[in-house]
Amino acid sequence: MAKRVVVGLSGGVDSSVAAHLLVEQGYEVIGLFMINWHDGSVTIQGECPWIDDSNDALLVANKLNIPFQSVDLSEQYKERIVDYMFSEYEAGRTPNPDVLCNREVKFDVFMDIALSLGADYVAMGHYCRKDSFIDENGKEVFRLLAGVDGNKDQSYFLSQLSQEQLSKALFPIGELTKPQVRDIAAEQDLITANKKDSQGLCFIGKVKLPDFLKQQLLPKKGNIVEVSKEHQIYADREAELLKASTEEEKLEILTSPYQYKPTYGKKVGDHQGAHYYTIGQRKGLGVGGTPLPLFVIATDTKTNTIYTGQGDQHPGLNRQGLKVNSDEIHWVRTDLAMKVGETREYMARIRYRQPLEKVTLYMKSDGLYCVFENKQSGISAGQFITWYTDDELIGSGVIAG
Ligand SMILES: Nc1ncnc2c1ncn2[C@@H]1O[C@H](COP(=O)(O)OP(=O)(O)OP(=O)(O)O)[C@@H](O)[C@H]1O
Repeated sequence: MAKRVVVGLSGGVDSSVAAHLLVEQGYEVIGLFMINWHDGSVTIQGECPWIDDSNDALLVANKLNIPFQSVDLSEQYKERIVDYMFSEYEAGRTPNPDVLCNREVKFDVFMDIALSLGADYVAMGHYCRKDSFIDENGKEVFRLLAGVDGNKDQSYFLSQLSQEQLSKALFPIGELTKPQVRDIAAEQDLITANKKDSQGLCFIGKVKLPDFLKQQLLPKKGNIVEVSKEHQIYADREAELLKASTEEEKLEILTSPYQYKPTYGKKVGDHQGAHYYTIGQRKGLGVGGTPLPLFVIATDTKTNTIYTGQGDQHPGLNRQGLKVNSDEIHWVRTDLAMKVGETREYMARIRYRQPLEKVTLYMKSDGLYCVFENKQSGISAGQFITWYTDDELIGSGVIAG
C-alpha cells in the first residue's frame, strides 16, 4: 500500500511543487494548511494575507487532485512562538522564530495532527535534504543535509530538529534549485508558479518589527551611546588575552561579550527602547552626521542603553567567539555529540545564508565554547549557531552571548 504523506501546503510555490513531486512518486498525499494567526488573536489586525494563501493552497490541492484541510494552530503559535519572541526581545536577546516554528509547530503540533490523520511522513517545501544510514547496532541514523541550491539552503531553520522528527520528515524539493521549482510549477500549470516568495513571519505581515514589538513592549526613552574604536575596553581585552595562561582562561575571554557602561562613550542620540534593537543593526537609529555609519554593538535592557560604534570594522562589532550554555546545545546527530573535554573543528554559521566559516568547538562542563578562525560580525544572543561537516548539519545551539 502507498505510504501516506501530509504535506504542509502554504499557498506558496515551494510546497505546491513538493506536493506535486510526492504525487508523482506514488505517495498518497494530503494537503494541510495551518492558520498561524487570527485576526485579533495575536497582534496586528488585517495584515496577514492568510485567506489568500489558504485559497491558493486549496486550488493547488484541487489541481493535484489531493484531499485538503485547514487547521487552526494560532493558539499554539501564540504560546510557543509569539510569546517567546516578546520575552526574548524583552530580555535584550534576538530570537529566531523561524527556527522555533519548525521545532515547535511544523514538526511538533502540525506533525501530531498529520500522524493522527494516519500519515507515515510529514513533508515541507524547505530547501534541504535528508538521508539515513544504519549504524553498527542496526539503528537507523538520520542526516539533515543542505539543499542543493546554495542560495536557498534552509537547513539553518531546521537545525533544532531531533532524530525522531527527522525520521518522519520529507523534503521533496531539496534536490532542486529555485528556478527548477518554478519551471516545474509552470509546466504543471500550478497557480502559485509566479507567486512571490513569502517574506518573514506571517503574523507580522507588512508591519515593521519595532511596530510589532511595541504591541507588548512599551516604548521607553533611553540613550544611544557611541563607543570609540580606540576605547580602553578593547585594548584591555587584548592585554588580558596575552596574559591568559590556561586554555580555559583564553576561551572565556575569546567568547564573552564586552560589558559596556554608559560612561564608556558619548551620548549621540535618544531611542525609544533598547529592546527593539539588535546587535549589528544599522538602520533605525536616527543618528546621522558621523563619518562612518553607526552600528549597534551592544544593547543593555537594564540601563536601557544602546551602544554603537562607527563602521563595520569597529572592534565591538567583530568577535572571535561565542558561547552556548550546556542546556542549549542540540545535536541533530546525537551519535556525534561531543563529550566534556573534547575539541572539534566544524564549519559554522551564525545566521541564515551566511557563508560557512571555520570554527573550533570546545566542550566544557558549563557549555560549548565556539572560536572562529575569522572574527564574526554581529554575534547576537538568542540567535542560533549551526555547525556542519561538508553539507551535513550536525548540531546547533542558542548563542548565550
Ligand atoms: N501556513 C502554512 N501551512 C502549511 N504549511 C506551511 C505553512 N507555512 C509554511 N509551511 C510549510 O513550511 C515550508 C517552508 O515555509 P516558508 O515560510 O519558508 O515558505 P517558503 O520557502 O516561501 O515556501 P512556500 O513557497 O511553499 O511558501 C513551506 O514550503 C510549507 O511546506
